[in-house]
Amino acid sequence: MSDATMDFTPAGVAEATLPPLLPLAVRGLSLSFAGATVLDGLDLDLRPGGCTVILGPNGAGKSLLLKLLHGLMAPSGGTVSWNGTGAAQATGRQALVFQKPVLLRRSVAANLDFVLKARGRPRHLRDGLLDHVGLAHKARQPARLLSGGEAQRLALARALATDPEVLLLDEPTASLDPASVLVIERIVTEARDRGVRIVFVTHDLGQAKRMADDVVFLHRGRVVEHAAADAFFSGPRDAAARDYLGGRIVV
Ligand SMILES: Nc1ncnc2c1ncn2[C@@H]1O[C@H](COP(=O)(O)OP(=O)(O)OP(=O)(O)O)[C@@H](O)[C@H]1O
Repeated sequence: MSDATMDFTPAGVAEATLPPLLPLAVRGLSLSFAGATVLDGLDLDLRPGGCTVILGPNGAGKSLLLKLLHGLMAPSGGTVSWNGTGAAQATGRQALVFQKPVLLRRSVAANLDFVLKARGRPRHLRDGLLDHVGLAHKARQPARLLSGGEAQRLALARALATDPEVLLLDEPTASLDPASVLVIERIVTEARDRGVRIVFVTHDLGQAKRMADDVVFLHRGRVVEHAAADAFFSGPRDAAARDYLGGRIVV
């Protein structure tokens, strides 16, 4: 890894003077589609620093929660407050990485150039970022020819290129091989250690134990448990969380 890798210079003086985005306060968040309630008065508080892992059964509302936190969607009711800033106003200070990476039909390098230019960040950061995610040797290759794991690493590099204060990750390692999973986890851990606030959705309980400082358990569109990782994994209070950890179907 080159020295340039860690040169994640803040985008500009104006951003540096903004108040931090954490703590996060979510109150009474609701979302309905055609009368069907999928988020049901969800409350959540996140403190500055660390990695929060969000667990919950299929359909619990995890992906929708990330989109609402990111300001990609508007809720039917309730509020998201990033230290007093609404989700839509905070979008540019966070990055969301989807389970299926959305990449431009350009070269690997051009995918990063695009983001750096859009953010007014120096182009020379690109090589360090590619090196950081182990894709320096693929720089000139069309992004569409990357394997699943490589594409996910590029998506993470694009997210880091925005110099986010918050990194929202929606099952970023689903369907990756074990080595690629560990690469992604290392990159995310390094970002956390630099002070990037991580919110990580996964179904991989081994990964959740490796990554989590605290765990949020979602069930039927609500947070039913939020605890320090050690406390959660040694004995969740919520019955649905116990079933989930025990490998029993939770509906
Ligand atoms: N655009 C939509 N229109 C209608 N229903 C939707 C829409 N998007 C999501 N839903 C529903 O909202 C519920 C929550 O979806 P979400 O994707 O947040 O679940 P999840 O917890 O991320 O699940 P998984 O673990 O399977 O990824 C699901 O029942 C889903 O079918």
